[in-house]
Amino acid sequence: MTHGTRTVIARAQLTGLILAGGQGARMGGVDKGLEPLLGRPLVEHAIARLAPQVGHLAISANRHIAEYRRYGYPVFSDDAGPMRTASPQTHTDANAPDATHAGTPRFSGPLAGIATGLASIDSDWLLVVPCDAPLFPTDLAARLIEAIEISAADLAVAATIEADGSRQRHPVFALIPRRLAASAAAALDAGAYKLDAWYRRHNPVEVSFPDSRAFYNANTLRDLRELER
Ligand SMILES: Nc1nc2c(ncn2[C@@H]2O[C@H](COP(=O)(O)OP(=O)(O)OP(=O)(O)O)[C@@H](O)[C@H]2O)c(=O)[nH]1
Repeated sequence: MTHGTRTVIARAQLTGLILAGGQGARMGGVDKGLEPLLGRPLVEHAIARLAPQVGHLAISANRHIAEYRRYGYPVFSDDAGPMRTASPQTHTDANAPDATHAGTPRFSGPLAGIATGLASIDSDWLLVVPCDAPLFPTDLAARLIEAIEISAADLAVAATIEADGSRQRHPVFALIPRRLAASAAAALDAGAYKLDAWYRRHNPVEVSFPDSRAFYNANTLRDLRELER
């Protein structure tokens, strides 16, 4: 909703999307969202942290769709073409969706999950988080919403300031309006899969969070064990 020139975002107009559609190559090709952390799949940790912050939830996954559906939220698979870039494990994955039409190659990266999310939701805003960073801030939605409301930005992306003073962007934590669905789809059609480059075209605002540990993400099985400590 827009009041004069000011955008106001109600929580009911926010769908949280957990990105769990990657290859997990650095974890040996596993479906990362289903990997256990302290005895519970990573996706459950993300659901627990995201659900209180949003009006609706959905999961972006490209394998083991039935397992993700068990959580009771919509599961969106990327609008995928032939599995040109998939790893051998995923070629033989019996749960992989049928991918016979030409289009975006499977496992094209997070923008593919975001594009499908934007095209699939009924609410006006999409709050994206990855499945592999279970400590993300409990005020993620509130702070990204605030940044959009007080700026003229189209979308908001999380960032942290590191100990050495450098700025680190966390592009898979973002608040994006549904009206950019066609733009995301067009970028993928053009083979422009880079999230940062797509954001730059849409007047992003970076929102600084104080604790970079909150954005720690597990890329390897060793990272996961590290998180457990
Ligand atoms: N829907 C969707 N999500 C993706 C895709 N690629 C990555 N992601 C998600 O984006 C987030 C960041 O992904 P990365 O850690 O860069 O990639 P990954 O596939 O999970 O892991 P690696 O293969 O080891 O790079 C994770 O939550 C992934 O699940 C994709 O092609 N489609």
